[in-house]
Amino acid sequence: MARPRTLGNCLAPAKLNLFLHVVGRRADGYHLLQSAFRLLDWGDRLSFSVRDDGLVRRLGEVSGVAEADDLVVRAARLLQASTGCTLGADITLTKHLPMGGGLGGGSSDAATTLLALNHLWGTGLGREQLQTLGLRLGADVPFFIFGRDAFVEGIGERLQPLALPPRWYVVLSPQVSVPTAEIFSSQDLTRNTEPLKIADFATGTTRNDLQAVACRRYPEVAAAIDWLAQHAPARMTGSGACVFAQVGSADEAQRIVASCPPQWQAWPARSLAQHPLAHLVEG
Ligand SMILES: C[C@@](CO)(OP(=O)(O)O)[C@H](O)COP(=O)(O)OP(=O)(O)OC[C@H]1O[C@@H](n2ccc(N)nc2=O)[C@H](O)[C@@H]1O
Ligand SMILES: Nc1ncnc2c1ncn2[C@@H]1O[C@H](COP(=O)(O)OP(=O)(O)O)[C@@H](O)[C@H]1O
Repeated sequence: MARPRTLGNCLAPAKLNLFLHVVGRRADGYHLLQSAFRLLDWGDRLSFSVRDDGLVRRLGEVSGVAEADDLVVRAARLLQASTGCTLGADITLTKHLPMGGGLGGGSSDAATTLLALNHLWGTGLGREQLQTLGLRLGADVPFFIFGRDAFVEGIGERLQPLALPPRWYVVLSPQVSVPTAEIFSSQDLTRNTEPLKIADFATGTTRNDLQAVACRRYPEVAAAIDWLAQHAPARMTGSGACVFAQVGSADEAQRIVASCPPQWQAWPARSLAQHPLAHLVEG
């Protein structure tokens, strides 16, 4: 059967870090983490069309990201370079996720690109090979290729599946950008949280170790947590700036979103059991 030449309207889902502990530091300065990553059913959208001339093009503008720097373009070129593939692609990216929000948008866009083009180009990499390649683009990319909720360790490369019940969330963007590097380089960051065992994750006390630093430097993040906490326990995801709360139903999520102060943006989101492109790769 002829290989398809297009894939349209592919989801690049957001993620939440249900908790995030900093448990140490590598010799190169990168921090060793433990985290529960959860996929959401909401995210960016991408479409792909194969080109025979080998060019990789992003069609349309993405505010603040030059074409050559875009993680979707970098992901496509990395896949070409590492497999010797001579095909190219036109890629349309429609952003819905706030950038630098701790929702993993750029990493998820890269993962969706690797999954889609590995299929369309017939480059035949397995899931673990794609995860290893993805790590070169960003620490969260392997998780999105893994494609299901995970207990994540190292800087993002050690993944174990987590079985979590379906849930509704409210995600709130305080409309500030929190640079990941600034939070990790803070003198005040807790870097020695006692490592958890995966079995203790559900029963133990967890937090986001980056939250205290982000709240001190960006009071808008603290204000967003305080506002959301009136409705349900609220926490920051990743290095911020977005915050989230688990709620009981779609209706409750909608009610909270509808009452969000006008200076912020909020969305209802549901957990997602599996990445919609997970079936495209073996392993
Ligand atoms: C904190 C997390 C958790 O999901 O998420 P986000 O908030 O970005 O979604 C990630 O580990 C973010 O990883 P990644 O997306 O690769 O981080 P980058 O923006 O490349 O990191 C910017 C800088 O932060 C520092 N950094 C990053 C990750 C890490 N584990 N230790 C670090 O010390 C490094 O100095 C790095 O150069
Ligand atoms: N396709 C993309 N989408 C979002 N950000 C991108 C993309 N390509 C490159 N970037 C760069 O990556 C940075 C981090 O983006 P993002 O992944 O949204 O943050 P986070 O990991 O905090 O959710 C952005 O500020 C932007 O400069």
